[in-house]
Amino acid sequence: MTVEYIRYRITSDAAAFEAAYARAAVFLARAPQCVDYELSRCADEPGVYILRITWTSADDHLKGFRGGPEFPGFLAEIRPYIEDIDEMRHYEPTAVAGAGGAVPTLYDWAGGTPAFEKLTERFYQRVTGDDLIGPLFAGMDPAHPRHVAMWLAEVFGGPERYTAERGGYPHMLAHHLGKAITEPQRRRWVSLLLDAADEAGLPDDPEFRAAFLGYIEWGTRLALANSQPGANPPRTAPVPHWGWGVAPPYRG
Ligand code: HEM
Repeated sequence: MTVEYIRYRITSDAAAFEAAYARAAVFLARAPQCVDYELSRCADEPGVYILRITWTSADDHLKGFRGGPEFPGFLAEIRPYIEDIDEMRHYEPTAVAGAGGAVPTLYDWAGGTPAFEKLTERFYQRVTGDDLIGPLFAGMDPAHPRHVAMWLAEVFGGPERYTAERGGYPHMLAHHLGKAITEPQRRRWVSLLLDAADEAGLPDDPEFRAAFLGYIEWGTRLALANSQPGANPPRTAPVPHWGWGVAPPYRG
C-alpha cells in the first residue's frame, strides 16, 4: 500500500477545479489499483487543495494505472491543473496509526471487563448443559469462562491481557486444533452466546450488536476450519482487533 499526496495551489476558478476532480474521480473509482481517494480543501488558504490517493502499490500506480484503460479519461479532466501542482509524491505508511478517542472501543461501549466476564459466565452455564456442544467442554478448566472473557476484551479494544497472561493467539489456536467442530456445533455456540448476551445485558443497540456478531461469525467460522483434521492454520499471529466497521455508535 502506498499513499500519494498531490498538493495543488489553484490559481483559476476553484469550483471548476472541484467539478473537474468529481469527473476525474469516476476513473479512480473504477481502477483496481486505487484503494481510496479524497480531495480536501484548505480551510486556511483559498485555492489550496490536497488530493490523497491510496494505491495498492507504487508500481501498481505507475505501471498498472498509468498504463491502464482508466488513465486517459482521468488525465483529460485534470490536465488543465498540472501547472498548479506544488507537490506530488508517494508516502509509505508507518506503524504510527490508530483511531482517536472520539469513538469509544467496543470494549468500553460494552461495559469493560465486568461485562465480558458476565457474558462468558452466563454463556458457559448454557454450554455445559447443552446436548450438542456440552460434551466438547466436559473437561473444561473452571477458569475457562474468564479466559475467554479476557480474549474477547482484547479483541474488542480492551487491555491486552490474553496476550500478556495466556499466551495470545497461539494458545487459543491450540485449544481448537483437532476438535473437529461441526457446523451445527458452531451454530449452537453462536446461538448460545447471543442468548447469553441478552441475559447478561450487553448493549443491544443495532450498531454494537452488528459489530459484535460480525466478530463472532468470523471467529467461529475460523475456529471450525482450524479444528478440522489436517487443518494447517498459521501457528502465530496477533490477537485480532475488531472495531465498529461501517456503523459507528449512534449517540443521538
Ligand atoms: C469467536 C469464536 C471463538 C472464540 C473467541 C473462542 C475462544 C477460545 C479461547 C480463548 C479458548 C482458550 C481459553 C483458555 O485460554 O483457557 C478456547 C478454547 C476452546 N474452545 Fe473456543 N472459541 C471460539 C469458538 C469456538 C467454537 C465454535 C467451539 C466449539 C463449538 C469452541 C470450542 C472450544 C473448546 C472445546 C475449547 C477448550 C475448552 C477446554 O477444555 O478448556 N470454540 N476458545
